[in-house]
Amino acid sequence: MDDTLRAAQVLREHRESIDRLDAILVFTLAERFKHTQAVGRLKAAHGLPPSDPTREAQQIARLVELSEKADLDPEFAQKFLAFVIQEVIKHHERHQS
Ligand SMILES: C=C(O[C@@H]1C=C(C(=O)O)C=C[C@H]1O)C(=O)O
Repeated sequence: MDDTLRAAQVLREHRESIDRLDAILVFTLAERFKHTQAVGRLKAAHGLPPSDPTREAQQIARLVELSEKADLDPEFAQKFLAFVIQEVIKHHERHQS
């Protein structure tokens, strides 16, 4: 097999793995949002505020530690979590209105 054909095969294999991992991300996020929506309903029913900065600080500290172990840029992981949490808080605010 020549170099170009071999490269095309390696590229296809990487892309197949990327597609499977993207599917895992989507299903994982969907599952996470199911739980956060339930938390939002619980908070609304008990008059609790949408955001919990203490919990968020704990999650960030944990995520930085996990990212370092996983060889993932901790700054990226933090930005990603902050983006997700921002969306969750919007959902919680909707539950309260
Ligand atoms: C889900 C919660 O509500 C908010 C969203 C969080 C999250 O998405 O992880 C964490 C803390 C809260 O600001 C919670 O309080 O646990």
